[in-house]
Amino acid sequence: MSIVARKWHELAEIKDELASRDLFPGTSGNLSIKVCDDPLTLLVSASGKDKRKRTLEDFLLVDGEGRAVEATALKPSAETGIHVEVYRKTDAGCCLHVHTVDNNVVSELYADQGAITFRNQELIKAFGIWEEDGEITVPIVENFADLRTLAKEVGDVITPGTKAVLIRNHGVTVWGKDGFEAKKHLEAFEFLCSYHLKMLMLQQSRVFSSTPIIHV
Ligand SMILES: CSC[C@@H](O)[C@@H](O)C(=O)COP(=O)(O)O
Ligand SMILES: [Zn+2]
Repeated sequence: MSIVARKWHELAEIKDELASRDLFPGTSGNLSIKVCDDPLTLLVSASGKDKRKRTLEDFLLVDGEGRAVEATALKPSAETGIHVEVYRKTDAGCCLHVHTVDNNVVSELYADQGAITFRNQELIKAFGIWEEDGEITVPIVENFADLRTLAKEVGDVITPGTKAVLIRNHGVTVWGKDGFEAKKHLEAFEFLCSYHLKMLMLQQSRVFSSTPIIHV
């Protein structure tokens, strides 16, 4: 099996699994996997597809400028530029983008602070953070309509420790060294968002008045 066929299969499996959990509502979301470092080449999802279906037109090969490598009628994801930024700035091998209600609400709540920090949660270890008081900070950028600007903004907030970037009222882009790690990071991130919001709601409603306040 060629490397492209292997990577295609890996990405298709991830897409199927995330789709089965309804993580691509309304054709939102996109995925990519790196095929070659030099020159940068990736398989990225085609734009506007129903990601619950598996077809031969789900992905296409693009270069480090986000342009199709081979002649095709397919359009790369509108957010391919974000994926390219991630591969340029990190050692990522796979990059996933999903819109969920939880990640959108968190992005809106913390947008003015420019980031959210999660603490006191076992699942922080899923990001390879094993310290006693480990924490993870996820930057939040504005949702620029101009996708070049958006891609640049995402690239600009990526530092060596960054594992994900939230886009305000849009979604999260998260990555890992391979598909397994990218999916692990995505699942852990969504868990942290969900826990955080539930805790905030309980604190607000005073149902759980002894709950220690979440410090962000
Ligand atoms: C159809 S709503 C979502 C899109 O605007 C976009 O944010 C998205 O995630 C999917 O775009 P796509 O071009 O299909 O990869
Ligand atoms: Zn999106």
